Amino acid sequence: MNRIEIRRPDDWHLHLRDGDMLAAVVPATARVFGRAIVMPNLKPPVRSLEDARAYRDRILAALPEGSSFEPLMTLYLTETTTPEDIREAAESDFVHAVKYYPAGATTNSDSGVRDLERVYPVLEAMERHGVPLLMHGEVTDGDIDVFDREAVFIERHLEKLRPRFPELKMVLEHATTADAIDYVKSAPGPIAATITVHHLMYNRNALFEGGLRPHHYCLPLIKRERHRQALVAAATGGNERFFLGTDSAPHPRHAKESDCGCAGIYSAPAAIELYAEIFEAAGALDKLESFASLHGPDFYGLPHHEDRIALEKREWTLDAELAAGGETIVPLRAGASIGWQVKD
Ligand SMILES: NC(=O)N[C@@H](CC(=O)O)C(=O)O
Ligand SMILES: [Zn+2]
Ligand SMILES: [Zn+2]
Repeated sequence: MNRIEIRRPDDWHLHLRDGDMLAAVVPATARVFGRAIVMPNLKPPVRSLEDARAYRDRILAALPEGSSFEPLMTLYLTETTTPEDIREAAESDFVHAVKYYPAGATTNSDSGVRDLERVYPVLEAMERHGVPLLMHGEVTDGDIDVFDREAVFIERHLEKLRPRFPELKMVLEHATTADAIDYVKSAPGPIAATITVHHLMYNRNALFEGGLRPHHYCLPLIKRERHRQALVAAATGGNERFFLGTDSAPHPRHAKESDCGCAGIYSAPAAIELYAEIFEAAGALDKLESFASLHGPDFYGLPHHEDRIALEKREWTLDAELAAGGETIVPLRAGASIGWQVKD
């Protein structure tokens, strides 16, 4: 197959940042994706309906002229979030979910939750109002190996939360392990997982290929090959519980290439093209549309897009770095060739 058409896709996990960085990165997503779930881990985080409204306005103002891209906003769950915050958010037409970060787990997560039981009243309100809980599913305990953080989160927390809030919509964000895939496939109640393109492309050798590779460092970490294969099977398998979420997370080059480098991979400039490569290699290009364009809206209760995009099998080379305000960002597959291209 040299050309495919799919309904316009959405990105169900995206970091757009703010200010100059926002202006630099939002066009890459808006060129292809119709909507995106925008993560709230700004500094300070997006906690209230008013924060979300103001951030949404800044995103809309940064969009290229004529773009119909729709940012779907999220609130950052803290131990001071109230059931009233949830009711307000549910009544708005632009907040679509609440994001749980364990305190200290990832970039800008200091305000995250330390004790899940303290937010149970908020989770009850979310369950009642139909607001999905999006989870950065990792524990942060110092005695747990960093490669096991997701599996232990599932065992210690998710397996308790799922039956405690049977109607709560849950998304295990950026699933990275076979454990996550198995759990999400068989768990009762409304649950799904997003899968990034970098976790489909690489196993953990990519972190150390010929030397330390900061541009392959993200959280949750990329895992062993058997986990990558489980993710590919899930993404390409047609199961409605799995859908596209890039977790595109730009950081300036100097913040990644540092003695304490930031976690996050900037994949937006070639995201759908790289997913197409993976689906092609798996012999499953016919499943790309359901993963990228149908399962996500179905889970969130939103309509499918009516228009389509076309992808053609044609080599092109992504820039080695991209300008962002006064900074540069190194995207995923920087300076390398990509096998599929979106036709304008
Ligand atoms: N994925 C990452 O490695 N980083 C994300 C945060 C996150 O999604 O955990 C970021 O905001 O930079
Ligand atoms: Zn995360
Ligand atoms: Zn993320």
